[in-house]
Amino acid sequence: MELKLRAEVKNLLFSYGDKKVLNGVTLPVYEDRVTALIGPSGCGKTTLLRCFNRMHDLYPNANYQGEILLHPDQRNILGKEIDPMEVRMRIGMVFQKPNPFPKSIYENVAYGLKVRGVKKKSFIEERVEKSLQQAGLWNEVKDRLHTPATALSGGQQQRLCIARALATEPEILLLDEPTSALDPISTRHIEELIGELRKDVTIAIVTHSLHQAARVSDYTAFMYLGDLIEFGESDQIFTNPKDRRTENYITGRFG
Ligand SMILES: Nc1ncnc2c1ncn2[C@@H]1O[C@H](COP(=O)(O)OP(=O)(O)OP(=O)(O)O)[C@@H](O)[C@H]1O
Repeated sequence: MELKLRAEVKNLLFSYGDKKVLNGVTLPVYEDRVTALIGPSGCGKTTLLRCFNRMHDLYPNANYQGEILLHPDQRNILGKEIDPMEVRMRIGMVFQKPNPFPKSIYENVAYGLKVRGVKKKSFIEERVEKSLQQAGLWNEVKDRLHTPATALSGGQQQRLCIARALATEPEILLLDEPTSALDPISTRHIEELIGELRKDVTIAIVTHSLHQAARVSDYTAFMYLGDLIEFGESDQIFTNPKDRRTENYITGRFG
């Protein structure tokens, strides 16, 4: 199958005040593939992920230069003229800790559509069901859609957050350490889900677990001190890294 670019990070420089965090990162993100961002704590993985949905606009001391081009139209989503809210509709994000709204399961998933002004009830209902099915949660919640989301287990809440992110049919789904607060069974569930979702949506995931990166991703980017050291197919990165620093990291010599 032909490999298509979904997004392209070009020469991205980022700092919080005087603190440089990304030193000119360039990275391709391929359509319908999973890209894992790995590297020691503080190397800038989360910062890079957050740039994709303009989360950094929420920090007053954030400075950045460079581009993230969204294909096929090649619009630079970091452009000052681009509305961050529009970007957040096109690029969904799921965080480390499940963070459902204090609303019903249904309202959580319908939220993004309602914010977009969608009014047709049958459309919203269909989309809620589809998103919950994609997130592997439908069978568990279909009889209690109007009960509080906060009554779900942690793993269910995280799948609900994935369903919420999918409801607006994002072009890219960003997952920031999505299983770090979950038990091994919920973690396995989410990993299986990522395998299913990659048929429909492009995914970028930050993870501290090298096993997880190797299991779920097609491509891996290794970052170190704000630089992208090596990018390649995950098989190659984990079995035959080209850079000594990548090798040291994946063999546990630092990090
Ligand atoms: N809002 C902020 N203000 C100032 N510095 C920040 C802010 N957020 C992150 N940093 C710093 O930027 C650097 C990169 O942080 P980032 O969270 O992107 O790294 P990371 O690779 O995701 O780390 P971890 O694996 O520990 O989550 C760190 O040194 C961090 O302390």
